[in-house]
Amino acid sequence: MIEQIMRGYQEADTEKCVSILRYFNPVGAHPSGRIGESPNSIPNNLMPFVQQVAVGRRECLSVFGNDYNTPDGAGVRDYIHVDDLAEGHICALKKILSMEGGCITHNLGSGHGFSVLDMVKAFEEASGKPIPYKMGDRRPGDLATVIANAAKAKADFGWETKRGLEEMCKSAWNWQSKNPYGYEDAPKD
Ligand SMILES: O=c1ccn([C@@H]2O[C@H](COP(=O)(O)OP(=O)(O)O[C@H]3O[C@H](CO)[C@@H](O)[C@H](O)[C@H]3O)[C@@H](O)[C@H]2O)c(=O)[nH]1
Repeated sequence: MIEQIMRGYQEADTEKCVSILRYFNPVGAHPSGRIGESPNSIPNNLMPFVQQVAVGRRECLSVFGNDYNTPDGAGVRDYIHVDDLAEGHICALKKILSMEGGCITHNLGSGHGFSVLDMVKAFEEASGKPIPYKMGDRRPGDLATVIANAAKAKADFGWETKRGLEEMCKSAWNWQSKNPYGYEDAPKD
């Protein structure tokens, strides 16, 4: 829907330059450990929830479905380090600054998929903390597998992801362990 709005905006004024970037699953944090994800209330997304289990704020992860048609039955996604995502934006901005009108669309992902259980294991290794989990029902609306084809970003910008799963998990743990409550104060009890 937003893509249609962006294209319509550009078509209405053809001198405008528009870049549409399709994020896959951004995770990780800035290497300083000072900038990271700080969701309000209970995280909806997998990795913030896993991080809060590791840091002791939540007891147990629910794995939303283990009967998908995937190698281990859990959902598979294309996780991308936020710094790779940021670099993708810089490439896109440079490109549209050189254009004289038009709309470009690119997928920003790694092209590789990892399951929920792959992510749990990688985060346990990065943090040295156990992540207790239990199998739960599928979440309505979820797909089994979502993986980017990022060939266009590589062809047009020379962009591809540089940071792997270990760096995603280590940087996220660096942030979460230094800031257990994110940008919020610890609850007073
Ligand atoms: O507590 C949790 C949270 C998630 N998952 C699973 O982990 C994977 C990743 O989930 P999540 O981090 O929520 O990402 P997506 O399911 O890929 O959802 C993203 O992509 C959707 C469709 O593009 C958007 O609607 C969402 O806002 C966006 O977060 C999926 O298999 C989920 O079923 C769990 O097992 N337990």
